[in-house]
Amino acid sequence: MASTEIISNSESNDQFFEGVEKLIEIWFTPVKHADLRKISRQQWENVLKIVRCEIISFTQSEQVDAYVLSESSMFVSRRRWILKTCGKTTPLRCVRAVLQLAMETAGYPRVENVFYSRREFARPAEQLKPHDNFDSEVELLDSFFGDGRAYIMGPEGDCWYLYTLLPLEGTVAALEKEQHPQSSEPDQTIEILMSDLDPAVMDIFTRATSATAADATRASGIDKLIPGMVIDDYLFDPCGYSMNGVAKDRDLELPSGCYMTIHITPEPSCSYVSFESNVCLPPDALLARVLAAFRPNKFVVTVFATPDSPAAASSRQLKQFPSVGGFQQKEAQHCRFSGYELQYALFSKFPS
Ligand SMILES: C[S@+](CC[C@H](N)C(=O)[O-])C[C@H]1O[C@@H](n2cnc3c(N)ncnc32)[C@H](O)[C@@H]1O
Repeated sequence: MASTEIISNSESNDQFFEGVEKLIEIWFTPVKHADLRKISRQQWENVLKIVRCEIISFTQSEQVDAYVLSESSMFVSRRRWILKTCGKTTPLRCVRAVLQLAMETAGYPRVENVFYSRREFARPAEQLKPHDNFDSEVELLDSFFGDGRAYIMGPEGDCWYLYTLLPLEGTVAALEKEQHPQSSEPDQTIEILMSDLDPAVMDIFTRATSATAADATRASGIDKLIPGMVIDDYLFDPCGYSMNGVAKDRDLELPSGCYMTIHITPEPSCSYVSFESNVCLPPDALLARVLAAFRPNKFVVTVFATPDSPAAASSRQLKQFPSVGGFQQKEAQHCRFSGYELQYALFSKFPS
C-alpha cells in the first residue's frame, strides 16, 4: 500500500475540482530489446513537471510499472505508455519529451498508435492551453503525429472527444504489419466515466469517514471489483482517492499485464469517478459491478478492443445494457479504427 505524505489542498470538502481526466496512450512499434521501462524515475519526474503533477506512489508487476500521481496515474509497459491526469494538468505539453525519451533511452524510433481522449470538462475555460478547447489539442497532436483524426461523440454538454491515428489500410505501415503480424497483440480497454454520484458512497472517500486509503478501498468494495490485483491506493486530505491495481505476478486468473485504475473526486458539487481497466472480463458484467459500487446518476462507457481480443464480441453486449439498473441509454456509437473497434455509450438514470 502507498505510504506517502498526505497532500492537503483545502480545508473544505466542497471546493470545485475538475475530476475529468485527459487520457493519452501511445503504442510504439516493436523493436528488439527496446523497453520504455529503461526510462528512469528521475526522467519521468522531469516529464511530469511539464504536466504539472508529481509521483506520489509506485507499484509494479512483471509487465507494468504503475505510478499514482498527485493528479491521477501513469502506466509504463514495454511498448505502451499511458498518462491519465485530471485537474488543470497539461499532459499534451509533455508528448515531445516522451517521444524523445522513447527514442533515446528506450530505443523506440516509431509510434504505432496513439489514443487521446477525454470527457467534456465541467469548466473548460479554466483549463490551461492547449486543453481549453479540443481544436487546440488536435492541432498540437497533429504537430507530433501528422496523420491523426479527431472524433466528437455524444450530445453537447456531455461530449466525449477522441484523437487517434488514421486507419492503416493501404499505407506502408499496413504492409509492414501484414508482413510482421506478431507485432500486434490482443488488447482491450474499458473506461467508465461517472458523474453525479451517491453522496453516501462519496463520503467513504473523505478523511472524516475513512482513516486510511485501505479502509476506503475495503469499505467501497474496490478490492473486490477485479480479484487478483495488487492495490496501491491513496486517500487525499480532506478528500479524494486514487488507486492503481496491477495483476499479481503468476496469478492464475489474470494475465500478467492487466491493470486497473480508479480516481475519485467526492466533493458534492462536482462528484466524479473514473474507472479504467484492460482486464478481459465481459464489459457488461464489469460495468454492473462498478455501477453497484459507485451509484452514479450519469456515466459514459467506452470499450476499445482489437478484433482478436476476447472482449471484442462481448463489448457488443453493451447494446443490451440500457434495460438494466434503471439507466436510460442516451447515446450509443460503434466505430472501427486502425485495428480497433470502439463502443461508446452515454447513460443517465430515469427520473425517479
Ligand atoms: C486526484 S483525485 C482524483 C481525480 C480524478 N480524476 C477523478 O476521477 O475524480 C482528486 C480529488 O482529490 C482531492 N485532492 C486533495 N488534495 C489534492 C491534491 N493535492 N492534488 C489533487 N487532488 C487533491 C481533490 O479535491 C479531488 O477530490
